[in-house]
Order: sequence, then structure tokens, then C-alpha cells
Amino acid sequence: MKFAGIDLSEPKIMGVINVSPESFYKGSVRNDEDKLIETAVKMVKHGASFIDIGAKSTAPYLETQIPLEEEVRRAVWAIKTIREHVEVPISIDTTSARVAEEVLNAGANIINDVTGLKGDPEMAQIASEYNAPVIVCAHGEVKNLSDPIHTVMDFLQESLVIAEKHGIEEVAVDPAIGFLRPEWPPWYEWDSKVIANLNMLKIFGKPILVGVSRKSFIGAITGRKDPNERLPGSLSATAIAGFNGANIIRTHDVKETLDAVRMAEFIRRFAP
Ligand SMILES: Nc1nc2c(c(=O)[nH]1)N=C(COP(=O)(O)OP(=O)(O)O)CN2
Ligand SMILES: Nc1ccc(C(=O)O)cc1
Repeated sequence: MKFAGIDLSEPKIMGVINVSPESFYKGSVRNDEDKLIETAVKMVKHGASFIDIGAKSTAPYLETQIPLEEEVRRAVWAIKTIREHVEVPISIDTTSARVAEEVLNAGANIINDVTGLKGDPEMAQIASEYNAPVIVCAHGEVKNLSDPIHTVMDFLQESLVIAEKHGIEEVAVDPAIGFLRPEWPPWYEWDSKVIANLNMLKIFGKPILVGVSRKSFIGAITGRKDPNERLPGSLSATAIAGFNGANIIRTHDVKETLDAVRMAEFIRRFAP
């Protein structure tokens, strides 16, 4: 299997850089040109096969609204700044078709839409026009007491139908860790159930991308309130996601995460 030209016979790493000061993990934020380039180059050196740029936080528990023009400005600046310095595919983490189009023109390759093509009605059209691979996250209204992995699968199926209708050829599926929050079960249990049953997403026959990096469910389970202290928890969750079939791990910590996922993949080969 391949995604955006990258071979996925072994799990690969997507390094995350945010140019959004409001992002939940401040260690992921770069707003200086030299630091941005240095970080992107270092991530590739450490083994990242993709770079994901975020220009607006989507954390469900933060106040994240910014004007669209500001998101466009940040996103285009970031892509133009790093484009010549790295050869790996660059994705843009956005729910806006306008942002996606502007950055595809500036050299980005992949659309990473946490609303799974359901937020902006123009998004699927833009992806199709530009022939861009798309990452769709499970997105929808969660009902209390619903089953996590089956709900995620239903949401992803809806996104795959939208992609299919628009003739979008390359899609990766993502269970949206941290985004789906019913009143019950609590989100950290929801996220844990999804990761424990991740292999069920294989039925789609698409690359599976997972982002657990320093997220709040890790904080809830380990008691680490500060995202700075959540690396060990993240590596543990990464290893389990890798063991259960994740093809791409989206992370703030490329070097450490690559080791974790390599260990998981190697041990997995000998599992019954
Ligand atoms: N496909 C995908 N995209 C994502 C995912 C994820 O799990 N999958 N998690 C995010 C949260 O991380 P980030 O550091 O970007 O946080 P922020 O939303 O506060 O910027 C943001 N974007
Ligand atoms: N965009 C997101 C940022 C953070 C989290 C989380 O901490 O669970 C979830 C989504």
C-alpha cells in the first residue's frame, strides 16, 4: 500500500508542526522562519516521511476561533517557508477548502481534514480538482453509550462515500483520537477502546493514520496535566496503535515515535 507516493509496507511517521500559537502543545509551535525550517529539516533527518502543517488549532476543549484570512496567511507562509527545504510530502491540517486550495498552490501535497470532508462543502471538490490525497478523520455527532469503534467506522464510511462521489482516489482513514467526546463513556475510555480495536479499520483497505501525540486522554489516564510531560504515555499508545495496524503515526516527536513504532511492528510479526 502507498499514500502520496510513500510506501507503507512498514509504518511511517508524520511530523507535526503548528504555526498556530493557540495549539494545545506549545512545544509544537513555530512562528519564526529559521526555527520552522530547522524543525522541518530535523524531522525529516529523524525519519519523518510526511510533514503536517497546522495553522489553526482544532482542540475541542480550547477557544480556537481565528479569522479565515489569518489561517490562510499562516498556512501559506509556512508551506512557502519549508517547501524548498524538505522533499517529503507536506499535508495541511485544515477544515477550510479556501486554505486547502491556497496551500496546494503554494506546494502542499495532501489535505488533512479533521471533519472528514463533511465540514466545508467545497472541500471534496478542491481535493478532486487538485488530485490531492486526503486524510479523513471520523467526524459526526456522537450519541451517548454508542460503541466507539463502530461509530468511528460509520463516520469514516460516510467520508469514503463523499470521496468516492467526487472521484478522490487516495484516502487515508483516521479514527480522530481526542475529537469524539460523548458524555458517556468518558473520552479517555472512548479513545482507549478505539485504539484497542484499531485493527477493525483494516476492513476499508485504506492506509490507517493515527494521532495520539501528547493528547488529553493520555493526560487523563496518567495524571499528567502538562502536555510537556506526556511523551512516555504517547509512546506507549503509539506502540499499541502500531501493533494494531496503524500505517502512519502523526506525532510531535519524530525520533522517539519512530523507535516505538518500529518495535511494535517488529514484535507484531511474531504475534499469533
Ligand atoms: N488527521 C489528524 N489530524 C489531526 C489530529 C489527528 O489525530 N489526526 N490531531 C490533531 C491535534 O494535534 P495538534 O498538535 O495539531 O493540536 P492543535 O489542534 O491544538 O493544533 C490535529 N490534527
Ligand atoms: N485538535 C486536538 C487537539 C488536542 C486533542 C486532545 O488533547 O485530546 C484533541 C484534538
